[in-house]
Amino acid sequence: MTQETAIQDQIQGNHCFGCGPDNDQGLHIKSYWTEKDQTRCEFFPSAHHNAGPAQYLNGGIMATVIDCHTVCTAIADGYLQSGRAVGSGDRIWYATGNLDIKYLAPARIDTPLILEATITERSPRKTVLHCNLSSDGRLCAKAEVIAVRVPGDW
Ligand SMILES: CCCCCCCC/C=C\CCCCCCCC(=O)SCCNC(=O)CCNC(=O)[C@H](O)C(C)(C)COP(=O)(O)OP(=O)(O)OC[C@H]1O[C@@H](n2cnc3c(N)ncnc32)[C@H](O)[C@@H]1OP(=O)(O)O
Repeated sequence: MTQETAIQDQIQGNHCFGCGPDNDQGLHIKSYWTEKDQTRCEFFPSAHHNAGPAQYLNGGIMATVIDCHTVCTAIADGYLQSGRAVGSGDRIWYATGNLDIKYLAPARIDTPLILEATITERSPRKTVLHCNLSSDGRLCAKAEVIAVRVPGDW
């Protein structure tokens, strides 16, 4: 399964700091389907996304992009499971219920991150996803995320 339009550009009214096209100061991550139940995101850190040492990426930024990449994947999957095009009709929204990250190695600030998410479980109320975050060919973090469906009028 592939698509040319990013998941985030198919979802309306999103002001999220990490993934919302409607947030002027946000990170604007873009996620794409690669296979059934799998998505990919490439994110270029900005120079001010540092951890303490100038050469490394802040862990909160890593958490944010993992959070947004996986929750947007759950939202897109919610539409597909309903037999609808992503973003069509009544809103399908998910919020982060749980975000469990293991930081395995530092990620460089001057190198793109690759995020690969896989849906491992779904039910009408929640979607569980695994996400790997790599930089420069090295696995820097892995995460389990529970996305919980919330009302579309949140
Ligand atoms: C306030 C923010 C709203 C965000 C709305 C997003 C709209 C999307 C729009 C545009 C796309 C943007 C994409 C965003 C990307 C970033 C996402 C974020 O950063 S979201 C902000 C951080 N998250 C929160 O602030 C949630 C605060 N928590 C809550 O509101 C509730 O606790 C909530 C919705 C998470 C759960 O509500 P319950 O407790 O009423 O849900 P029950 O019906 O009991 O559970 C449903 C299933 O989920 C599991 N579950 C619920 N909470 C869990 C948790 N904390 N950990 C693990 N599992 C949990 C339960 O065990 C149950 O599972 P079983 O169906 O029985 O298998």
